[in-house]
Amino acid sequence: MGLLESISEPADLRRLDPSQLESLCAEIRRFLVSSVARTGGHLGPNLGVVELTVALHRVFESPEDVLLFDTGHQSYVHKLLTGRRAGFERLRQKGGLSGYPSRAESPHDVIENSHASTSLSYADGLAKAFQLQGRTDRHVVAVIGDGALTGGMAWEAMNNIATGDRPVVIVVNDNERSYAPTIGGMARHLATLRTTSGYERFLDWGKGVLHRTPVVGPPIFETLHGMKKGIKDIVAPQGLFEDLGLKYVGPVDGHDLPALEHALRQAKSYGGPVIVHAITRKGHGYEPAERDEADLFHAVGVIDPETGEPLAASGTSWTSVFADEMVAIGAARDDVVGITAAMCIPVGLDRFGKAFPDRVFDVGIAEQHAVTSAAGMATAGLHPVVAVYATFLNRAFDQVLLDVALHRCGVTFVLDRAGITGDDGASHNGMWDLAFLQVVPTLRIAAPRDAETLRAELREAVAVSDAPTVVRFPKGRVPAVIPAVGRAGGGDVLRREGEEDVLVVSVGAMAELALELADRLTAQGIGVTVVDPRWVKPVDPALVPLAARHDLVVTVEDGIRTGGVGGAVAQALRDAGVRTPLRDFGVPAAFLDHARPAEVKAEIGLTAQEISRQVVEAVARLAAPTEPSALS
Ligand SMILES: Cc1ncc(C[n+]2csc(CCOP(=O)(O)OP(=O)(O)O)c2C)c(N)n1
Ligand SMILES: CC(=O)[C@@H](O)[C@H](O)COP(=O)(O)O
Ligand SMILES: [Mg+2]
Repeated sequence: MGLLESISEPADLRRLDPSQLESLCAEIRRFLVSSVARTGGHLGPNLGVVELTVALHRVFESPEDVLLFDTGHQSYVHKLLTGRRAGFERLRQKGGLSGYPSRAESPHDVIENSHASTSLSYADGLAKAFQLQGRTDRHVVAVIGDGALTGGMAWEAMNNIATGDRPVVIVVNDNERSYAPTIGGMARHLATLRTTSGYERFLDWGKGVLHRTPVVGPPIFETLHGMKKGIKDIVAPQGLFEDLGLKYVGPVDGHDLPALEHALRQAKSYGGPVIVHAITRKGHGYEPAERDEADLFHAVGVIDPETGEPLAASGTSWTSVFADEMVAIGAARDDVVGITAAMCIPVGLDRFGKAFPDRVFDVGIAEQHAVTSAAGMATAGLHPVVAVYATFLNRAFDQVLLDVALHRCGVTFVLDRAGITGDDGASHNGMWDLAFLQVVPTLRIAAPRDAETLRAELREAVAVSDAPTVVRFPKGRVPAVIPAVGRAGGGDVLRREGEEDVLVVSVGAMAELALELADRLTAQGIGVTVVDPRWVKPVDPALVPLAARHDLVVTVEDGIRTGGVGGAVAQALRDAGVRTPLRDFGVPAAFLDHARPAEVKAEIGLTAQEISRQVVEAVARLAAPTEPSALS
């Protein structure tokens, strides 16, 4: 039996002899490669934290001490060491292990939200609570990546943590990467600290030599130690962290277990806020990841474990169509610039960046800054395209509302991964944007249904200079063309068959479902018109008379029903005094467990089969003779 199988809880790890740890780490690495190659997942980030996570669980006693993982994509080793090895067979699958910490899975897990830069705020809150409860013996440890450290929340939290005397240990997992190399002053500062590792070695050397020097040695060391600041300034620039009031320990080799344990024990014994700066390598120990220029296997699909080559064909993605169209737009419009929040390749701005290197800006994991800096650019006459995953725009709502829309800035937001993304769990579904953006005055939303409408609607969006525009599309393969058979209601008619019984308003990528729904309804003798409005906000007034001519309106969208497009259409009908009943189908305002997108949609009834069942029922009810009302 391997060592890993002997560990069902962290106490088992702490009982291991230090001489066994190196082989344990090698076993964990082999397990990660073979297992994640079969399921897909965040292979690179987890290969980079094997020694760090082992050391954390040997020095701190989870769950009494609280271990927090920022973003959580690098928590696979933590899961292996807390008794969940068997669950990896179904990682990120329906009913299987989540790809992020999950309170339902283990008392060792706290942060389920996969949005970056939150861990230090959790840490500050937990530490304050423990202090009030008289439990300052409970350490709070937050593992935060160099990328997540570029997020504003992390600095808001550090500002608070630094003023306290609470035992918060911040472990900076510095692998110099988000997906790509981490940008900005923070990255530069970490690099400075990395290169001043001589400072620590100089101190350790001094301690060793002077302590061995009889009589005068120790007092000299104490004097030197007292002059530490002076030495540091000679050997290392004064740390930003220490300027804030945080003790700084490091930099320490994040793959050297004894050094890590030593540094973490130092931090644990300090009893106040302290930073441990660990230098790691994403993808460490797996050659295909180590040589992957793009993102060191940040997130992989099913791959050949020997070569690292992807085994699943993906086809043309929505992202790829956006990427190409941005290059074409950039060639025609030199005022168009691209902004990414540390995800240049994943959001498809890399081709634009290659073509126009000085017109793409990676701001780090800083969506709020991305949005308001775009307002600044637009104010100066540029047309910024802010490309983010839909779910990550959540945290920049105020910036969209009051920094962009209030000033009628011509900014285009391209929201990739809109709708149900599934595998990455509740915090990654791009299901909120259609609702929370409904309330933003002047802002317009386009939801393309295929590659052709994506290209057209992107061009239309960047042509708007006096209001914010949004173009949103899902993850994965894009249909080349879903043809229109005419125009009506201000949109494209995708199907017109039989009488005007049911009008289906199809939002964006729901077109394929809407057409299958039409097939099912016409098979039941129900006449259907399917219309794709293309621009779903504001509701086109021409939709109202079209709706008025039908017996029932059905809206389908891959966003939450609460406050979604369906609600906006219903309001437009009400405001016009049109009494045609409307049934809106979408995503419930709920936190949806991880599963394949199709499994999640089946679970919530967002399928043509389920919707047609309910629509047929509704049509039958409308056709049934009404009972003479007691009032008549
Ligand atoms: C708010 C937010 N924006 C973007 C992302 C997408 N994302 C996931 S992991 C990652 C990079 C994180 O880099 P780092 O914190 O250094 O962790 P590492 O992967 O290097 O371990 C990004 C940008 C996210 N999870 N949250
Ligand atoms: C952790 C994170 O936010 C991303 O890495 C997430 O896994 C998105 O993955 P896709 O790019 O495959 O949608
Ligand atoms: Mg990193």
